[in-house]
Amino acid sequence: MNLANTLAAFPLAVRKFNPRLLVHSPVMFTVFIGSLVCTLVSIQQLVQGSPVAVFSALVTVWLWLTVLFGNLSEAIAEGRGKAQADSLRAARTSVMARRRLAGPGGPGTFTEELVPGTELAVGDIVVCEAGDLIPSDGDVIEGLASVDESAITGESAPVIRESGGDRSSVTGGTMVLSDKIAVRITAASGKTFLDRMIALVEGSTRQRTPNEIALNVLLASLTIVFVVCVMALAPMANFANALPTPVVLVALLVCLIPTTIGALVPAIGIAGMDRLIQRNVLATSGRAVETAGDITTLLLDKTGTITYGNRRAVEFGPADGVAPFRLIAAARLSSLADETPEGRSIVDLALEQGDGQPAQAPEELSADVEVIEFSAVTRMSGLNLPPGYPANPGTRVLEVRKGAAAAVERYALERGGFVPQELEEKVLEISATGGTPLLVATFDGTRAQVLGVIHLADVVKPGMKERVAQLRAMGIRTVMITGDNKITAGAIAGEAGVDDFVAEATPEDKLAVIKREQEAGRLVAMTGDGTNDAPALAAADVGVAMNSGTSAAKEAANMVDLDSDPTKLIDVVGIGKQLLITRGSLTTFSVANDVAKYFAIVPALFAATFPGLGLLNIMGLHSPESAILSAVIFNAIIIVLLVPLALRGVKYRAVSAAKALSRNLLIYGLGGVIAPFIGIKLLDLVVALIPTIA
Ligand SMILES: Nc1ncnc2c1ncn2[C@@H]1O[C@H](COP(=O)(O)OP(=O)(O)OP(=O)(O)O)[C@@H](O)[C@H]1O
Ligand SMILES: [K+]
Ligand SMILES: [Mg+2]
Repeated sequence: MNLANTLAAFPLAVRKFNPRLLVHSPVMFTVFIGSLVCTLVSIQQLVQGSPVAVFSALVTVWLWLTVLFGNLSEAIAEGRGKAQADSLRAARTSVMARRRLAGPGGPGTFTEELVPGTELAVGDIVVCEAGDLIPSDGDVIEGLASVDESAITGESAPVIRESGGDRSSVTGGTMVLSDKIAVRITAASGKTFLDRMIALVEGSTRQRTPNEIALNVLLASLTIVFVVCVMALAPMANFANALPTPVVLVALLVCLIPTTIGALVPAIGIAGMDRLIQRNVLATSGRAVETAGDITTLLLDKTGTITYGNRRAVEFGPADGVAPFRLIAAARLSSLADETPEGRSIVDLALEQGDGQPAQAPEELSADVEVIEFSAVTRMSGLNLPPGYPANPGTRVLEVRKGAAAAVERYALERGGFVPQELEEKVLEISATGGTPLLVATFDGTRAQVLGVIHLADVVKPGMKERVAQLRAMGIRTVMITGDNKITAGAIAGEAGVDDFVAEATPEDKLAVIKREQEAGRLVAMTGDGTNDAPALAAADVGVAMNSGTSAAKEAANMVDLDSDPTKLIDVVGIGKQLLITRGSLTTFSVANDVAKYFAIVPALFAATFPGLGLLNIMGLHSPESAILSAVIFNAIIIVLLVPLALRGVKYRAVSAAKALSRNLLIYGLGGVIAPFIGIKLLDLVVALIPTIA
């Protein structure tokens, strides 16, 4: 919080003097009403030339300042996102898009038209080439490109976006650096990722969280209690012929109700979201941020989350007695129509290793070939070929499949085949290194033959082990959950240092694991990137999608990590805990502060009337009026003084939440009790210099 930000926030703070906005905070609304009452009373007193008119006017001014400071704290918090929002807006410049239309030559032919990006509808297909800004969010349906996403991630290294796999989503406003892709638009104009991001950093879509609402209910109840207390004082004061005016009663009330926390609650929430954005995490739900503070289990997807996810074929391992070229040809054939990165990498490797021989299958698959697409449930992909298909002269091949070892083994067994011993061993070998083995099989109508194995290699993201250990220290159990086989999963789990893993999981299994953890009363976070993770991401208490992932995953999650770092949850948890602790600490301070204020000024108020109370006036405050005015000023100023703390957050260390809370309650409770005595005494010394406050 610097002076420039504070000044910049003033106009917004003034605009917030709107009863319809203020009513969201019962405490500040009460101050607002009190200020109105005091204004009327002061005017009347001034007109009548009452001796207490100056006192009343001064109190009234400080009451209005109390409301202003409350507005200001919120405005400052909101203003911090403004610069970022402006730079994001710059990325949202409207671009012309090349929309693809069906061509005159029938299916498979296209023409293009140029349309403004804002006119694109969901489902439109656009073509982007090197140098083009991608006009809106979408999924790559054809091709592969390197994309500069720095406009949204701030990360200058280009990323690969390609059709078919879990790295298929592109974001409007990012730039294609090389190659050409076709993109199916998934977001309507005005509803893109960038639009949501701008709304988020500006705080304009902020919704109050259940915790915030609960706190407001508590504060409202306290306010009512104090209203009753002050009303009870009124007849007593009349009787004692002291405390003459409604201004004094309002001042007393405002000092007693929890204005400090009431004023700071929005700023604390906004600042928490802001801290997440600073760490490149976009949260669409404030509730998820708070929940993150109490997470005890983290589920991580393997491919694309723990690993980079660009699984590539690195080796073909034929079975004994199978000529390498037969395996290579079959692997290639099985992948010709496989649009996944794995499938394409197999075609690439086959071309590279195919002895320079021309491929045995024509590039264009004829219409009577049936494509069996990969699914996370079947774990296989391949083709069904018509009899006499030219792919394999001399051999009769009706079906070709590749897939997870267990899936292909089942497939082969059902068709009278088996997995030779040496292939079983190769599968284990590849798995033990953390690689993914795919078996390749053909079926000639009578018997299936397993020809060999393809080794898919993937790389674990760096620093996983250390970060997982950090999560463990925070009391969070990490579980990797993957569609891959047990041994590969075990190897990667070991390399990443996670506490546990679940292998051969279908999307339903991923969801079931979440449900089971939740039923055991645990709060679960899930990080994932794939469409197969989407149901689990949606069900988790905190769902963090990798920005590299699919639109479905990003849509389902309540947070997106722009850096695609699965261990970002450490930061998210820290921020969530800090948010809760900050709110708790400042609430404690505020309430302690209010009670202490009471003891600081009440003896001074009644000292003249009840001499016995004078003895309690250990503060030696100048006069009842100066005591009240000092208390009101202190009450307003403390808000401003605590704004930096509300924005920065109370220091959070990786100790258990309960320990941190009790420690903070002590510090902020004691601080809250002591501060008013010192502050009010100092202010009283100054206020006593005002001539009419005798
Ligand atoms: N294109 C493909 N063709 C055939 N089989 C595949 C293909 N891609 C993956 N497989 C096999 O199917 C298994 C399950 O894939 P799935 O996408 O469900 O999970 P995953 O990518 O291995 O792991 P994660 O769920 O951690 O991302 C893979 O482990 C692999 O053995
Ligand atoms: K107060
Ligand atoms: Mg994945």
